[in-house]
Amino acid sequence: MSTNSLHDYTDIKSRMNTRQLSDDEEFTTPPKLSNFGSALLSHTEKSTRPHALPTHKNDKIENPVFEEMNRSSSRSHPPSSMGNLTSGHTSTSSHSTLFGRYLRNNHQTSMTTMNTNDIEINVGNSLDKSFERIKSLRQNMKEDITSKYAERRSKRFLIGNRTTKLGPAKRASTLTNVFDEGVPNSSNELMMSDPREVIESPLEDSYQTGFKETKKNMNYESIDFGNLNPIQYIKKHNLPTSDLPIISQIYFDKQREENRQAALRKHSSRELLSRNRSSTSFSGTSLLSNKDNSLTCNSSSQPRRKTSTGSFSSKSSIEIRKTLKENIDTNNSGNLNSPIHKIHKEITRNKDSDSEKREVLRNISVNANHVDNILQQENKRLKRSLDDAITNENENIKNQEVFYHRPAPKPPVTKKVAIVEPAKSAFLSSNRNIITVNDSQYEKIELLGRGGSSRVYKVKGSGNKVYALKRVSFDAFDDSSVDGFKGEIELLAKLKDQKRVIQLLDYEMGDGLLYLIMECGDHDLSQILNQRSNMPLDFNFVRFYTKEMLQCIKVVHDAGIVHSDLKPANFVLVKGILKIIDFGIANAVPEHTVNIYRETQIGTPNYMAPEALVVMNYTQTSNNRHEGNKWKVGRPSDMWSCGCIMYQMIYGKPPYGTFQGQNRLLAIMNPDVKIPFPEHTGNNEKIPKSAIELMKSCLYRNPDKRWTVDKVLRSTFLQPFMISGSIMEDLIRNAVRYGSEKPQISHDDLNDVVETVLRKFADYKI
Ligand SMILES: Nc1ncnc2c1ncn2[C@@H]1O[C@H](COP(=O)(O)OP(=O)(O)OP(=O)(O)O)[C@@H](O)[C@H]1O
Repeated sequence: MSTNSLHDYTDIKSRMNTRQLSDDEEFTTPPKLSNFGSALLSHTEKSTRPHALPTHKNDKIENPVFEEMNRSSSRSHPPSSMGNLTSGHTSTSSHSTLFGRYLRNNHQTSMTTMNTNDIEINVGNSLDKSFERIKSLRQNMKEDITSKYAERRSKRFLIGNRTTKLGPAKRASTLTNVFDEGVPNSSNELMMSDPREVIESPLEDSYQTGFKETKKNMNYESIDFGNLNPIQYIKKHNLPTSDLPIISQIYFDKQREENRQAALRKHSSRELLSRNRSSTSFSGTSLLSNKDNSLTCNSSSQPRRKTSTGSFSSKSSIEIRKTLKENIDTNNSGNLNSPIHKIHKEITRNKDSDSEKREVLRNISVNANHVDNILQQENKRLKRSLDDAITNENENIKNQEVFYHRPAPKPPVTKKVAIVEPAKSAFLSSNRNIITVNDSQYEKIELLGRGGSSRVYKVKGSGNKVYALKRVSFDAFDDSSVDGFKGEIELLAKLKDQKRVIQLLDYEMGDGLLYLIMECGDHDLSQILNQRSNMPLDFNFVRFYTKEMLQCIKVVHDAGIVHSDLKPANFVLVKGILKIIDFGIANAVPEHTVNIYRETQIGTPNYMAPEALVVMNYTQTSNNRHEGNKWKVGRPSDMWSCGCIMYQMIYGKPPYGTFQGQNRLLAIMNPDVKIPFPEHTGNNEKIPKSAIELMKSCLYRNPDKRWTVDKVLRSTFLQPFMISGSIMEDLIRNAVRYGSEKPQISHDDLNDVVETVLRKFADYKI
């Protein structure tokens, strides 16, 4: 053999050695030339087993490469280099035993120790004979390799963690099907008297032919695993490992059944549990002091979560709570920075601050019942956090059971704390749509509207109750803004029991942000007017909403408050009742920051009284120029706004709506610009005189002449009377008689007569 050939051979061999180590799955077919080196090694391993000795000594060499080797070896005579050929390819004698054993048979201890004389004796004498032997060895190796890898695969299948998932590589689907079928729709499906009846061969035939058969004969109920998992069970009862798939199947079937039972039990007791929960005001201390309670709370508070599986999870909950309690009891010995400890600290802090919060909230006269609600919600939220953490822990343990087929080990305290982390992050991740106000969480549903610096969301709070959440951003360093908002909150608190004012339920003011939680309206009046803009004028509609509006304003005025920012968008319908929202902000803000420019962002100051604009002008320019201005913003300003809204309802636009931009402001302030009151609408609909009279009474430029809210409420337009034919008859008769007796009547007498008649009509209440 030439040196080159030998090098090639060495290369091939070393490559094959590498290949054999890295990709053994492919050696299911007889080794080709490229597999020759690995075949040598495989045979070496095989040779440790007694039946693996080569037997085919007389096979002919058919491989052309071997023939080439044969030829080249007979042409050149470097047999001594055969020693070099193998001398370095392995570090242990066992790895060199193919040639080593062959040489050992000739009293050679190993390749590393053989000398050239030995080679000459064994190789030089008859190369043909050697190659025949090699051929027979090759055949042997082929068989051995096939069986060896089949065996390895089986071992992997039995020992590896894919056992119940996949099975041996090429039999996955078969086994999966078998297992799928094994899902106990009815536990009677599986009957086996003795798990050992499983066919013991671990190879595929066992699974394909024996598995289903055996399962049919199982006594499913007879196996009691206790706390053992399938592997432990097999070890304990000295069962063959080939039983593992069957035992595992039974094990998981049993677990599924247990879970089903547990779920049923949970379901049947949920109602009772929820009753217990609702009757017990939750507090962190009670949770910790009563393990049983805490467990039931846990199960009932997670209705939509996956049910925890089997006893491991329940034990785990107890363990965690126990550990938590121990941690807290010992206080210094536990991990004070652990998430569970933090939750407990929060609970404790919450409890400590309860009285403080109550005090603060009472100071602004917010409903005391609501304060309790807020505190209860806060406690519930904390409890939910703890339950989430525990459920997460349970699921982690459950996953370990599934993948490693062993009972979840009782985790050490530190491990539990680490596992709780994902629950916390999940809690945070779900916060994207959640706004927290005073530790109560509100989930955004939709945007209801927006103002210059605010957004109002429809939100869902605890118990799925719907609220309006107003988020106002302001300059945190602008004290006047902060004071203004505080003023508004105070006004809302003052009007908290008024049915015509939107209810403020909670608020929180932070750095540049104010959150107001209010009762939620369905639509605002602006939306309603827009909706009806193309519909025929209906005076009953105008009458109804004007009255509703005035009733809201009356409540505010009776409380000594001027809204000063009335517009259709600031009235909302809450379950059919019109209520004022957002009132008082403009009034609460100091005069020099009256929100006229904020208004322009959303429209124009259509509804602002002349005096309000003049006052604003006064404060924004030189004081001297307008020193003599006597106009003040007061209740009449709100009546002006009310008149403007009514005007819009009837004519489709507010009084100065035909002016654009700055001209509108100027027109409102200019006394020479009169408001038109046509007797017909643009659609030629006749407008009742009483309606025109009422609009005029609200839109006097002089605020002192404007009607008060009470007078407007008594107006003919809003309090119309119907006259029957007989009353009309009586009326005419009396008038004729009166005229015959008194042909001349003074203006005052006429007014008296009118008053008397109207009173009588009112008394009739027709
Ligand atoms: N409690 C509520 N229920 C239903 N909708 C509301 C509620 N509060 C406000 N809205 C809606 O949000 C819109 C804006 O409300 P907001 O109180 O901010 O009015 P704004 O006066 O325009 O704001 P700003 O005073 O900042 O200009 C309202 O027009 C209304 O449609």
